[in-house]
Parts: sequence; structure tokens; C-alpha cells
Amino acid sequence: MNQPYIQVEHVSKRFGAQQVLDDMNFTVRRGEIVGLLGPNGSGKTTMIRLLNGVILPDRGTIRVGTHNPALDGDPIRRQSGILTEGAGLYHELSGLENLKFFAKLHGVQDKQRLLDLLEQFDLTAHMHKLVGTYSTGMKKRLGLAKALIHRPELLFLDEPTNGLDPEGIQLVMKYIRDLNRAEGTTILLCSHVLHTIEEVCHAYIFMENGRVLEQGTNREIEDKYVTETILRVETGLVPTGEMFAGVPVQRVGSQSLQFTLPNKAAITPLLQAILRESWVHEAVITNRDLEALYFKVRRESHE
Ligand SMILES: Nc1ncnc2c1ncn2[C@@H]1O[C@H](COP(=O)(O)OP(=O)(O)OP(=O)(O)O)[C@@H](O)[C@H]1O
Repeated sequence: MNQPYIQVEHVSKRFGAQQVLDDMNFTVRRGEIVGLLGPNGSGKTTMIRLLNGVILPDRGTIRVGTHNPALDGDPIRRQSGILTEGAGLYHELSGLENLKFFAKLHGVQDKQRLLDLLEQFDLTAHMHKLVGTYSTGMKKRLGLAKALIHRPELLFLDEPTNGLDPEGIQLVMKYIRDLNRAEGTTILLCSHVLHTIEEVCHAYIFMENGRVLEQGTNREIEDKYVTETILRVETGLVPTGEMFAGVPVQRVGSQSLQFTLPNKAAITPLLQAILRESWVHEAVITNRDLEALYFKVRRESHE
């Protein structure tokens, strides 16, 4: 557990004149689900391709398990599964035929495994249809099934919920969480849908312009960046000034107030003071979710 499973040190990569990755450093522990987050073009997919040994770094070293993907990519590709944007499926084959093809590549003989995956991703009714006729969401779910055929110990998921409807997103996210819990699969997940991945990730790597801005668990990043607690309270309270019970307050809706507190410990006395005067239907911290943290880290890195 002490030694990280993935270690990226001083990795740079250039395509032509464009410096796509610039001195990247991060680690991933075995069994973690880590979100690799960053704006379009920040280099997330390139990083995944380097980790897989599909392309080589110009500088720096990468270790995945005991292997260096630049020198020794085959064992990494054997023990990992990857879902890319296009999913790499054959459109002129059926869903089942696609899985059979990739099962053969991985030396997987167990046909029941393929049927179980089709079932888990809600594709049983469509397994004999050509993948070319599948919807975007169905292709994405089949792409995930394909990535999982050989029970990989490491999964790279590039935008796993892109193109999925809310039900599909829930199904995929639940599968990812259950898989990680049941088999301890290490998962590196790129996504833009921050509120969705927040439910499954143990830690995050925030990227921008090919650099790591920050890395850590939600709690670690929160402790470092968030100095105050913004609490939105649905209440009938009508404060008479800009302070209530010693706390700065702002009206943000007809029955909604926003309080700026020094820390979480100040929430209970504030709510007690409000309840002495009025009702409270809801109280939500609005500046500690992943999206708020993400924007805060990015803002501070520009200052
Ligand atoms: N093979 C390549 N040749 C030239 N440029 C490339 C190549 N692959 C990626 N790039 C460039 O590198 C930059 C980073 O691309 P990458 O796909 O890694 O970003 P990303 O963070 O995954 O973006 P997105 O969120 O849009 O998927 C982009 O400007 C892209 O055009």
C-alpha cells in the first residue's frame, strides 16, 4: 500500500510545436478510483495513452505496477482495460460478436462472462444487433463491457458517461463503484461531469495545460483551499441587516439566505439562532462540492 501503483514523474510530451504535457507528476494508489480532471485539450487522453505505452514520453518516467510502459507496455495492456472516446468497436459486427472477438484477443474462453457483461450493461436484448445501429449510449456501455472482459486490475475510462442518458449514467457509475469495491480494481477516470464522478472517486488530479495543478482526496483539497463555509438556508427568516447572529448574510431567493461562516463548527449555533425566530426547510453547503473545489483550484493557480 505504501508504494503507489501508478507513479508519473516529470513527464513531458510534445506533438510537433505543441507542448501537450509539461512536467506532469502524480501518483495513484492501488484500489483507488481517481478522477483526472481538466478542460478540453488539457492532455488527459494523452496521459492515458502514455500510461498504456501506446505513445512514448519525451521526458520523465512512468511506472504502472512493476512496469515502465515506455519499455514494457504489453503486460500493462494485458492487465488493464481501456474505454476510449470512440470505444474501438466493430460496427459491422453484433454486440455479442464484438465481445467474442475481444475475448479471443485476451484468451478469455468463458462465454457466460460475455453474457453476464451484456446483462449488467442492459444490452441482452440488443446483443444480436449490429453495433452500427446502436445508440451512442449503447456503444458506450458495450465499450465498457469490452474493457472489462478479461477482469483487468486497472481500468482507464475516458469520459465513461459521455452520451449516456441519466439512467445510463447511474447504471455505469453504480457498476464502477461495485466493481471497485468487489474486486479492488484501480480506476483512472477522465470526465467533465463533476457532480457524477464525485460520487465514486476517492481522489482527484486537476490538470490544466498539460500540468498538474493539484492532487489529493476531496478532503485534502478542501482543507487546503476552502477557508470558509458558504451555507444556503431555505428559511422564512427576514434578517434586518447584513449580519445575523454575528454571521454575514445575503438574500439569494425569496426564501433563501446565504451565510458565510468561518468553518463547519459554526453551522449548528447559526441554525439554532435561526430556528429561534423562524422555520428552516433546508441547509446546504455550496462551496465544498467538487465543482466548487475545481474552480477554486483553477482560479488560485491563475493568481
Ligand atoms: N496524436 C496527436 N497529434 C497531434 N496533436 C495531438 C495528438 N493527440 C493530442 N493532440 C493535441 O494535444 C492536446 C491535448 O489533447 P488530449 O486529447 O490529450 O486532451 P484532453 O484533455 O483529453 O481533451 P478532451 O477533454 O477534449 O478530451 C490537444 O490540443 C490535441 O489537439
